[in-house]
Amino acid sequence: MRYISTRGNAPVLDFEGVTLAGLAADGGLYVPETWPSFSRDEIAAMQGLSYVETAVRVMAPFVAGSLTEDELRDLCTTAYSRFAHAAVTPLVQLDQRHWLLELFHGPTLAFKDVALQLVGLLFERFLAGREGQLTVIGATSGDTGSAAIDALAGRVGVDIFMLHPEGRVSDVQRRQMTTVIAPNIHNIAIRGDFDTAQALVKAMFRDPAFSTRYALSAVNSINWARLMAQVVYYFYAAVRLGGPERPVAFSVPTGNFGDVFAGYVAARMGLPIERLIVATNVNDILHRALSTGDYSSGTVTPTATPSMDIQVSSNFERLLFELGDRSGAALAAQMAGFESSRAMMLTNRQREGAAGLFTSASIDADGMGQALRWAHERSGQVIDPHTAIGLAAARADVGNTPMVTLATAHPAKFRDAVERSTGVRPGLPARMGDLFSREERYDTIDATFDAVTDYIAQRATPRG
Ligand SMILES: Cc1ncc(COP(=O)(O)O)c(C=O)c1O
Ligand SMILES: N[C@@H](CCOP(=O)(O)O)C(=O)O
Repeated sequence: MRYISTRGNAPVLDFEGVTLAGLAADGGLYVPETWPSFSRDEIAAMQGLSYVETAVRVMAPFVAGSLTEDELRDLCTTAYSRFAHAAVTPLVQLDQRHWLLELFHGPTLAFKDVALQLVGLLFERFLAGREGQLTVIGATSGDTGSAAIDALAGRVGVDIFMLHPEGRVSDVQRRQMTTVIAPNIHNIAIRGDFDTAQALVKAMFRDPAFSTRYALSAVNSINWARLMAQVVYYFYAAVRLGGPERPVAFSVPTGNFGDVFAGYVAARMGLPIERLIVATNVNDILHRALSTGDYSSGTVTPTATPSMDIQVSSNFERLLFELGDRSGAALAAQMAGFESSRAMMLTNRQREGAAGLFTSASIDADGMGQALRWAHERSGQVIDPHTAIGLAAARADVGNTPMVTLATAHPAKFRDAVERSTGVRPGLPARMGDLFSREERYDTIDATFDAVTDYIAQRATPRG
C-alpha cells in the first residue's frame, strides 16, 4: 500500500514510511492512495471473529508491503493483551435502540489505547536495526498524552515530548502523564490551549531547520497508523449487531475528527454505516461546518469535556480531501486560506458529499448532564462526560437503525463532572490506586515556537 499527502506535494510513502513520518512534508496528512474494500461476504465472514482476528482482516490491506499478516497478528496479539476486557471493545446495550461501544478498557482508560498500544509496537518494530533516535512530538488535551506515554515509556530509540494545555486537563489525566518517570518521557505544560499546542507541533514539522535536525514523528491522529487501528472497532461492533445485513449508525464524541474519520474509512471499505453523528461540545466548529458550511474557529471555551475542547480539527482535512475529488492542489490552497485567517467556507460539493453520511449536533452542559443521568437511571451505566455528549446526540436522532455511541473514556478520568451530574463518584481501577501519591514531573513553558523548540533542543538527540 502506498500513501499520498492531502496537499499533493510530499513524497509517496509505504506504511512503514508514513508511520515514522507522522505529518507529510508539505504540511498535509497521509491517506492511502486507494481505499481497499470488502465485499458483503467478506464482511459477513467476520462474524464470530475475535478482536485480534478482526483487526488483522481490517488492517492487512493497509500494511501490505511493510508487514506480513502473521507479523501484524503478533503485534495485535501483544497490543490487545493489555486490555482488561476479553472482547477488547465490548458492546453494552442501553435500551432497544441504543448501545455503547466501550473503548476504555486499555491501560490508560481511553479509546486512544486501542491505537497507541499498537503504534508503540510498530515504532519498535520499524526502528529495530536503524541508527539514531526518533523524536516524537505530540499535543494532547489529556488522553492522547497518557496513552502515548504508556505505549512508549522506556522504549529504546524514541524520545517523546508531549505538550498539554496547563490547567485544562483533568487531574487524573495530568497525573497519568506526569507520574511516568522514564528518561525518554518529557511532559510540557504550555501556557495556552490545545489548539495552540497542536499548531506548535505542526509548525515544528514544517520548520525546515528543526525538522531536518531531528528525526521527527507523531503520535497524534495526524499519524495514519493511529486512524487505521481505530477503523477496526467499527467493523467489530457493526458485525456483532448484524452487519452487513443490518446497517448501523454511530454517534461519535468528536474533537480532532480522528475517531469519526475512522468511521468514514470503514464506510468507504464497504461497511454498511447508515449515519455518522459528529457530536461536539460547545466548541462546535465541526457542527457549524457540517450544518452551515462555515469552518471558522473562535476561541476555545473550557468545558467539562476537556478532551474535546478543540476548535481546529486536524483530520477534517482528510475528509475535505476525499470530498474534493482528492485534489491536493485545491486543498492546499483552501488550507492555506484557513491557516492565515482561521476561517473558510466549505464548497457546495464538500457540503453535499458530507451530508450523504454525516449529521452533527452541538451539545451544551445541560444536554451532557441529562445524558449522564439518563444512562445511569435507565440502565445503571455510569458514563464519562465525553460519552454523554455522544449519547445526547444519539438520543436526539430519529430513526430505528441500531445506534452505537462510542464510549471514549472511563468515567473515573472525569470523576468530578460525573459526580456533579449523577451523585456517583466513579473509582479508578485498583491498578491505578496509587496515582495520587506518585511523584509528578513536568515543566511549564510559554506557548511560543522558540520556547518549545529550545526546550526540545536541550533534550533531544539530533540526527547522526
Ligand atoms: C475522551 C475523548 N472523547 C472524544 C475525543 C475526540 O476524539 P477525536 O479527537 O478523535 O475527534 C477525545 C480526544 O481526542 C477524547 O479524549
Ligand atoms: N482529545 C485528544 C486531542 C488530540 O487528539 P488526537 O486524536 O489527534 O491525538 C487528546 O486527548 O489529547
